[in-house]
Amino acid sequence: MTVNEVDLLCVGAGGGAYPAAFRLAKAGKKVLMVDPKGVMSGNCLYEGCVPSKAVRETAAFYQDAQRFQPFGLAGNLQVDFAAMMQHKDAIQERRYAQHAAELAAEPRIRLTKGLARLIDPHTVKVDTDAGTDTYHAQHILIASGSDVFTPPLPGAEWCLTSHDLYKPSPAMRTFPKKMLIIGGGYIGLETATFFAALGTEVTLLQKGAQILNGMDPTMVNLLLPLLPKGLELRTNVEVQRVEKTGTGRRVVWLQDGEEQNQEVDAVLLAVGRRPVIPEGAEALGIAFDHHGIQVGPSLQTRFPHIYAAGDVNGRVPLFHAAVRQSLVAGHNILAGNVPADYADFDHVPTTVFTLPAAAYIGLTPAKAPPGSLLEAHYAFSEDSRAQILERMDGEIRLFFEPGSLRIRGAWIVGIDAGSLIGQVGTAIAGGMTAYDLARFADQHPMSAEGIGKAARSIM
Ligand SMILES: Cc1cc2nc3c(=O)[nH]c(=O)nc-3n(C[C@H](O)[C@H](O)[C@H](O)COP(=O)(O)OP(=O)(O)OC[C@H]3O[C@@H](n4cnc5c(N)ncnc54)[C@H](O)[C@@H]3O)c2cc1C
Ligand SMILES: NC(=O)c1ccc[n+]([C@@H]2O[C@H](COP(=O)([O-])OP(=O)(O)OC[C@H]3O[C@@H](n4cnc5c(N)ncnc54)[C@H](O)[C@@H]3O)[C@@H](O)[C@H]2O)c1
Repeated sequence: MTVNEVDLLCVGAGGGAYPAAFRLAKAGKKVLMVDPKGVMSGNCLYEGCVPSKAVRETAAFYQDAQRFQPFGLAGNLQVDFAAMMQHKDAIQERRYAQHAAELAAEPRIRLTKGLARLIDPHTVKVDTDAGTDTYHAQHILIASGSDVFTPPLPGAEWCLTSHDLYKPSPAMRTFPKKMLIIGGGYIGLETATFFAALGTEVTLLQKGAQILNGMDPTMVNLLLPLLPKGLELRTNVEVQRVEKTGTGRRVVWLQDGEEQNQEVDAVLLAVGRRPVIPEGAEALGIAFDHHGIQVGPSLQTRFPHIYAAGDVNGRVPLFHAAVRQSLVAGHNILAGNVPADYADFDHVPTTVFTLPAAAYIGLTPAKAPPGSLLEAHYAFSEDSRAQILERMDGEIRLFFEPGSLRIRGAWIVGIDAGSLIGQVGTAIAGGMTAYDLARFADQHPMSAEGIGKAARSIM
């Protein structure tokens, strides 16, 4: 049996894996990435961030064009869903080609199409179509990500998942007139708003009392009334079953003790994701629970040379968090497995890309002791860009430590929320105060002016 030697073996080739792979390759190390997709970039490009936002932006253009009909844009726009899906597929293809070129330009990294199994703390077997290869790895980075969670719901097989909707050549090619979505988290609510904006009648069923469960309720309550018409949100629902009816689906649920049902063209099941723990991890004693592999800010497992980054550790299941964690793992490997870099799980910019979007970062009042944060507001109704766009709803809220006026967190609902929250993130990372933000005159007429204006409002 041939045993191949590598400095780093990455289980997976997504955002949790490849930044470390390239970092180590740059330092002259030999790296192997293993992924059954045989391409770089994991689920973010395959069925996550990029394809879902490709659909979002088309829906946003459609919504904007309709809103601007009284302001000089006449004509009847039609949704061509098949063409939309082709556009989504083309973006995915373009990015796969870009990633292939990046990989080809780095001879120290090899990507194998296969499934990795951990055998002992330094041995990994890789099952490929051609057989099984054995590797001795100085370091292992587990970045096997997450997968759709399917609950034991009768009729779950009649539902679509985000995988079916967003993967290349998606399962859904016909535009649904009526759609029902089970789950009011990121995927459920985002997808609900994309289809509602395109003209689908959408009903969303959420198990508990709050849509976007766990997020700041003041932010959520500001967002929900701004979502597209044609979207009905129901909370405190217990879904009983899903049935097939001719070409459609019937969903039966209980609400306030009463059985209700609805027949629709398509049902999306979006009740969460679960970590993908590679075979052999449990036998090695690598600790994990239903959130994922347990790691601290150094990303090390109980073995200092085995790391777990990205969705597989469940700490912050977002692409840019996976990228940062991957780099932290890479830096700590290069430091000899003695922690030299740490992931900050508490200050990751997060955007719910609904139409409009809601974004947040750091500490917000819902999670802080009462009275421990000083709030600053800026309403988009005052904002020149928001007025130009006829989108005056929403606001920026910044949260400061009283006394020092150091910025601790923010949330933003409305125009450009996803971009603005990153700017606040940079201010938090730089330890900036309300004074710093207030004296920086950002560009006019851009929504970023609002950050400085909010800061000035408390002076
Ligand atoms: C619909 C949807 C929309 C999303 N939108 C956003 C967004 O807008 N912004 C954002 O930040 N995040 C978004 N996310 C989350 C984002 O996709 C993930 O946080 C990100 O993909 C995590 O990267 P990762 O590398 O940890 O895992 P993944 O991207 O899941 O990659 C893990 C890879 O490991 C492979 N693998 C699994 N087991 C093995 C094994 N044993 N051997 C070898 N390979 C293995 C898998 O095939 C996969 O390719 C979205 C997710 C979904 C589903
Ligand atoms: N914009 C983004 O960054 C983005 C977008 C999409 C996905 N993601 C990532 O993907 C992950 C998974 O997203 P998701 O929306 O599947 O999960 P989620 O955990 O965000 O939300 C799932 C929701 O479903 C509800 N739920 C659970 N069981 C239910 C049931 N039986 N009936 C009705 N509702 C039920 C939960 O209460 C929860 O609100 C997210 O945690 C996030 O990390 C991020």
